[in-house]
Amino acid sequence: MANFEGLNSITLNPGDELPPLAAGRMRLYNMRFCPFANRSVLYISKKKLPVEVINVNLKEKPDWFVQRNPLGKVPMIEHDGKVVFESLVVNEYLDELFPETAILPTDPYERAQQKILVERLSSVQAAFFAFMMNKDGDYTQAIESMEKALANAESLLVDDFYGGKTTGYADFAVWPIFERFPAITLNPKIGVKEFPGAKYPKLSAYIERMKQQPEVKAVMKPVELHEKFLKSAWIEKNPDYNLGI
Ligand SMILES: N[C@@H](CCC(=O)N[C@@H](CS)C(=O)NCC(=O)O)C(=O)O
Repeated sequence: MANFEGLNSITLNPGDELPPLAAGRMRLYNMRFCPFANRSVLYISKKKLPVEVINVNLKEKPDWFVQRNPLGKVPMIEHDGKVVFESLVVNEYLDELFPETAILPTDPYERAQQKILVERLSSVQAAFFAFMMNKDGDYTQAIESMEKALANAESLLVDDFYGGKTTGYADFAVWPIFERFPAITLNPKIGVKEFPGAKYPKLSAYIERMKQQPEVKAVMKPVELHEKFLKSAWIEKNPDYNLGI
């Protein structure tokens, strides 16, 4: 099977048995097109952690998944009988478990700044979902919200990355949305050729820079796959979580 995570991943379908997890091993429960799970995939990629990845069919959640996770959402990690979910909590937990590859700064103030940035960048994510959930085909308002969110994101980028000189906690929280941008602009109904475009030169340069980072390259998916998934999930409302891959 193609391995788009840059990590060893297997896809389990309803009815498939969950392979046992050996003591000392860590597992990520993932869905390949989930932007939240992607935050943890990026973190694992950057930290080069030996984590096995199980792609879960969220349309027909297996019992073993629901039994482990009261929210029934990905990402979730499991090790030694413990489970942790919520992408940002997972990422912080991974830093605490593996401090030698910590991505969050150790200085409390710097640490807080990264978390504040995630909060302040959340309008990009909200604007993205406004496109996906648009039902009436008029994208005027969605475009306006996106322009506002992009202007805000541009103003918050004061260095090469939101993490500073190198990629950090805030970059891995927001990047999954930026990675999916080309998929929304491919929709001819939207009438937007590109985001963020020339109006936001810092952000455009940032996106190109991010694409060159080894940890991003290793787990990035082709835009056509994102487009295919977004169509199947949001337009056809019957997501094919496997997409034949
Ligand atoms: N706040 C959560 C959101 C996770 C989330 O919404 N994941 C979606 C997939 S993108 C999910 O598992 N949905 C299944 C469901 O809601 O039943 C996080 O950051 O981890």
